[in-house]
Amino acid sequence: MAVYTEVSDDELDAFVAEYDIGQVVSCKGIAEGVENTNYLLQTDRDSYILTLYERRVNPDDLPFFIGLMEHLAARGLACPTPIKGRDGRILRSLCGRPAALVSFLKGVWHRRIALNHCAELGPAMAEMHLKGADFPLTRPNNLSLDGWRGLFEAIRPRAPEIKADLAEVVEAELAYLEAHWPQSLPVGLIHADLFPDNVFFLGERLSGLIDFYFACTDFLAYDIAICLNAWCFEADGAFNATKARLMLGGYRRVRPLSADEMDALPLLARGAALRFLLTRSYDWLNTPAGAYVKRKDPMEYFRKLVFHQGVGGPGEYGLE
Ligand SMILES: Nc1ncnc2c1ncn2[C@@H]1O[C@H](COP(=O)(O)OP(=O)(O)O)[C@@H](O)[C@H]1O
Ligand SMILES: N[C@@H](CCOP(=O)(O)O)C(=O)O
Repeated sequence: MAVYTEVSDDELDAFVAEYDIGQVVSCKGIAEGVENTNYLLQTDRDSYILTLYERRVNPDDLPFFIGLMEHLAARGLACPTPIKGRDGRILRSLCGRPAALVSFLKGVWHRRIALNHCAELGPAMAEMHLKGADFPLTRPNNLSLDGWRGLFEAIRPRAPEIKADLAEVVEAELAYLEAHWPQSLPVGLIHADLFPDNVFFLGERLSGLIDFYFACTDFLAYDIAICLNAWCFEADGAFNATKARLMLGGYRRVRPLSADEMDALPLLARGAALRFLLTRSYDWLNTPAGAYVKRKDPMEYFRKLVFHQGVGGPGEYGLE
């Protein structure tokens, strides 16, 4: 459970008094998530998610994230809508942290990914890319190429605690990606963390996307690469080309991909694997003592990285 900050009853009452959302019935820490503190807040009128933004969120980025959710929700994307207080403000402070309320989205996320989940994900991701195209704010991806070396330096001294040769493998990979990273693919608004736990389903149908707190401006195809990693590998580490084809096929029906974007996928997938290997390694080594959070396994992404290093082109994923 990711609850880094405990909110007392008095603090909660004072916070909720700023909104016209009814009386608090319950407020429970949520048994998922890694980055921020989330509570499910139930009032006598509705359910809401109360988020306190923690260490990895730069408060200067919050207007981007909040504005983006408002923008996408206003265009009909199924995603949380930020709730305004009586004073019209969305962002305020709680327990010394920036905090906001957003609407509660119905649905569940799936740990066991079935083919239809990938088929549903593709068009939803493309729809998000299209609906984000006229979002007026931009935010550089600080967890892309320019940010990886700094993260690596932060974990390097203790990298052997994760794997004896981790630092050597990452050093070589970084050098390769720095020399080969694409320069001119289509750029736009990307989610950048569209993992299964951020995609809800009601029955067979995708019901919404959450957790826009890594969203940024980057190659649209990089979002696809992140999803190839997060959705198309089996628990035993095998790549599932059928899942990848369904996801890509659904995406391309809504937003066609250029030949350059297709060709870049293996490289982008290497970068995406390195990104999550680095952040998971950092979190593995630096999770605060006593935090109620389940750390994610960096080695899962080490194995995905090694897999992509052996792929020459998108055809080798079974993609045309
Ligand atoms: N708008 C929402 N509607 C319903 N549940 C939500 C919503 N936002 C977050 N959650 C719940 O909180 C969990 C953690 O949220 P998430 O945004 O992924 O946290 P973090 O940013 O800390 O990783 C989700 O898995 C989900 O159970
Ligand atoms: N998806 C990331 C961790 C971020 O967690 P989330 O709960 O914000 O999706 C990973 O798997 O490493």
